[in-house]
Amino acid sequence: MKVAVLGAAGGIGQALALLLKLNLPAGSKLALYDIAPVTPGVAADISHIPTAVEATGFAGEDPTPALEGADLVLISAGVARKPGMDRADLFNVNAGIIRNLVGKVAEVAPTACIGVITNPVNTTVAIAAEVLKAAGVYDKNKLFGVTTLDVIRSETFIAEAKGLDPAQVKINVIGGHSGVTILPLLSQVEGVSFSEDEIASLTHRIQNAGTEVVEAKAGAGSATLSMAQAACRFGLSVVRGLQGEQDVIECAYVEGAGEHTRFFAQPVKLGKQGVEQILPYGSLSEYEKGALDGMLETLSGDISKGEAFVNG
Ligand SMILES: NC(=O)c1ccc[n+]([C@@H]2O[C@H](COP(=O)([O-])OP(=O)(O)OC[C@H]3O[C@@H](n4cnc5c(N)ncnc54)[C@H](O)[C@@H]3O)[C@@H](O)[C@H]2O)c1
Ligand SMILES: O=C(O)C[C@H](O)C(=O)O
Repeated sequence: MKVAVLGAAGGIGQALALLLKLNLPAGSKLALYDIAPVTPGVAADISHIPTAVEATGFAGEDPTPALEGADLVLISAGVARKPGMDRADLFNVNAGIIRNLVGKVAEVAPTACIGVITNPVNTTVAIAAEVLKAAGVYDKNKLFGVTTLDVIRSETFIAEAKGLDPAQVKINVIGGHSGVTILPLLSQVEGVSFSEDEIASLTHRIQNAGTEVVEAKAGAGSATLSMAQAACRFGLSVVRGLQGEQDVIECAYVEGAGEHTRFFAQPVKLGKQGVEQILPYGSLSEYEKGALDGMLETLSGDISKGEAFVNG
């Protein structure tokens, strides 16, 4: 299995590279790419860790050597938020970065699964899809917006609120990855119940957790370490599915049947070809139904913006 990380010299990229070096199955290859000249050094650095994962690093304008033969490409290349910004404010810079990098993936590794981390995810995934489509290689089962950070945050905050072991908390987070489009399905968490106030405050915290980190980092960026853990969990799940493991399930922002919007974060079963099955996310409480209705205009606007960026 070969995993490529694009944006590998960044805050997420370096931590993700470390986690993948430690956790990918023995015999895997890990290729790191970033425009930053330090990238071969990042690969040299982690290659001294004694695991059976071979790390290589590439810098400069061309990601081709990192992409050759890749089964999974995780993309965190791009700029991050500073206090006062929304994720949508990153569009001007990151849209072009995603268009160019995914264009290269289409050319060099057209059958790879792609996990887009770069914000605004609601929009960058639509850009990626349209670039792949224009290149004639779009497979909706192989393109993912990585929303796992919303899931791990929900697990953590629920466990904190209820005095539980976070490893035992399971939750689906549906919709998208920004503000009101992030909808944790608290009504479905097994073994706990929440008051209306708890639901409102936990939902608000999960939806604004990215901003919590951006403000705490005071201008030095957004979540990197928790995101790296989230991307590692997601990436390892994709790899387990590709290797034929059964019943590997994660929430991710994918193109499904389009019941709500073209792309929608929901639980998916991962398999040898990427998404094997889109799973039902279960019944919603009245609060969640209202939140779902309330997010759709924002989410479809975010998606249209990405489609229009590529198609004009
Ligand atoms: N999906 C999520 O849940 C989630 C969570 C956290 C951050 N993010 C997003 O991830 C992105 C990266 O965040 P970060 O904190 O790692 O930022 P960072 O600035 O630390 O790293 C970004 C890296 O991208 C590289 N880069 C820029 N343009 C590139 C290009 N064309 N090709 C290759 N590499 C390029 C930079 O050199 C840098 O090393 C941001 O857009 C951020 O908003 C998403
Ligand atoms: O909030 C951000 O800008 C980064 C990321 O999307 C997050 O949720 O932490």
